[in-house]
Amino acid sequence: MIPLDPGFGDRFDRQFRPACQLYVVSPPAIVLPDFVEALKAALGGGPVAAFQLRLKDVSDDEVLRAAEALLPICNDHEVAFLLNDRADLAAKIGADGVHLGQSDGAIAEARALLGRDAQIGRTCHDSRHLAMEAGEEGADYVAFGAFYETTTKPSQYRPGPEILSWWTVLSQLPCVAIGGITPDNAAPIVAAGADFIAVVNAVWKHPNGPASGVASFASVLGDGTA
Ligand SMILES: Cc1ncc(COP(=O)(O)OP(=O)(O)O)c(N)n1
Ligand SMILES: Cc1nc(C(=O)O)sc1CCOP(=O)(O)O
Ligand SMILES: [Mg+2]
Repeated sequence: MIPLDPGFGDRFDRQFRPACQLYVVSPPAIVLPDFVEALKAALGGGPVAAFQLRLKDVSDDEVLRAAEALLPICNDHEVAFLLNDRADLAAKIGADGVHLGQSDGAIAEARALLGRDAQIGRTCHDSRHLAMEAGEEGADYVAFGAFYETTTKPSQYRPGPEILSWWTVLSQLPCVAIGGITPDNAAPIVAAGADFIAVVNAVWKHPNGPASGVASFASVLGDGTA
C-alpha cells in the first residue's frame, strides 16, 4: 500500500514542516485508453503525492475498469491511488484509500472495509467543526474547499487560508486544500500550511497538456521551511 505521506517523519514540528505536495484528482468523465496516456504524462510531469479517481454518473463496472487500468500506473510512479465516494469499490480494487464527502458514508465503515493502513480522507468544506469531527472519527486527512471559484464542482463553501493555519496549529493530521487552485493563486494556501493541494482543471485542462499542468506547480509548492 502506498501511503499519502505528508513527510513529517517521526518529528512533528511545523517549524520544519515538509513542502506542500500535489494531489491530482481525475476529471469527472474519462475515455479509456486515452486517459491512461494522459495519466502517464501527468505523473511524468513532476512530483505527485496522490491520484484520486473521481468519476461521476458512471456504473460500478466503469469505475472498476478504469481503476484496473489506472492503478498500475500509480503503482509504477509510487503515487497513492485513492477512489472517490466508494469505500466498497476501493476495497475491491485494492486502492490505497478513499475520499469520503459528508454524504459518502462513515469513516469507521470505510476503515472496516479497507484496513488500518488505508488512507481515508474527509471533505470538511469550510468547517472547523467538521474537521475536528473527522479527526475524531479516524480520518487520515481533512479536505477544505472550495478556496476559489471552480467549474469542476460548484460549491457554496468558501474557506479562507486561515482555516489551514488554524488546523496546522491544532492538529498533526494532514490537510488538503481544494477548489479552483492554480499555480497563480496557490501561494497563500501553501503559505498557510496546506500539506497537499488537490487539483483537477489546472492539470487536465492545461493548454500544453497534463505534464505541463503538473510541472506548472513546481515553483509554488515551497521547500518546506515555514
Ligand atoms: C481531496 C478532495 N477533497 C474534497 C473532495 C470533495 O468530495 P465530496 O464533497 O464528496 O464531493 P465529490 O467529489 O464526491 O463531488 C474530493 N473529492 N477530494
Ligand atoms: C472535487 C472538488 N471538491 C471540492 C470541494 O470544495 O470540496 S472543489 C472540487 C473541484 C476541484 O476541481 P478544480 O481543481 O478544477 O477546481
Ligand atoms: Mg463524494
